[in-house]
Amino acid sequence: MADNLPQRIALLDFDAIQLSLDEHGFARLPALLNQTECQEIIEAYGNEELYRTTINMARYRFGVGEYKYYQAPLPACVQQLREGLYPGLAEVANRWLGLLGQSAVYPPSLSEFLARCHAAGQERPTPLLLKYEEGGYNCLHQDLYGDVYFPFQAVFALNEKERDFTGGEFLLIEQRPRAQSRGHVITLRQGEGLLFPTQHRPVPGTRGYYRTTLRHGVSTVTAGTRYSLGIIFHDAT
Ligand SMILES: O=C(O)CCC(=O)C(=O)O
Ligand SMILES: [Fe+2]
Repeated sequence: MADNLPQRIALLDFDAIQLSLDEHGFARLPALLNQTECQEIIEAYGNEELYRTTINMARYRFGVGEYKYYQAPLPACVQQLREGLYPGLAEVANRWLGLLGQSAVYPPSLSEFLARCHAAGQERPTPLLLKYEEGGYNCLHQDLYGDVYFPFQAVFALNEKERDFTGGEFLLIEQRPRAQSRGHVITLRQGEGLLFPTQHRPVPGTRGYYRTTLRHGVSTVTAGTRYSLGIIFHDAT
């Protein structure tokens, strides 16, 4: 493993990632975060000055668990993931728009994209740290926080299924127009990530591409505590 995170991101096989996104709608990432980095993120869960907002999921009927949105400036590794994953995803996002007959709208760098969010009044950072204890779960949802949104997001597993918790699989459900929905269950090992669509993806049909709608969530944690790191690219109002 390269010793710093930007290097590890630069070494990703983005051609394979693009192929997987095109074919399946999602792409697994190798362990970009090492065990020490995962541990440091988890240990900082109680370090309140790092976060702007804490959400008790049950209060909003989002599920059972808790998450915290990081405050600016983001911790270095969170900023590096957000900045480093954005450009390749923006290319796919623009290409996907083309498949649906729309023009490219996503600028090449995260800073340009965030400038657009900020101009639209979306100024609060959205990367988040999630914690689910036994009985915890996350209902199927989409992470949209205003008119400006980026069509991909990433999630990273910070601890290890079967060692630290059981259950708690990542769920991705694809709703096809006028057809039954399809579900994917994705289990990540500690430090591994997943790229997936925030809202839609193009799928080839008999008369060109059509859009399916995606929602994600987490199945019930049956024992232990599960931690994950969510990287959402658009900021929130
Ligand atoms: O905990 C998870 O794996 C899912 C978190 C989530 O909903 C997100 O990152 O947007
Ligand atoms: Fe989410």
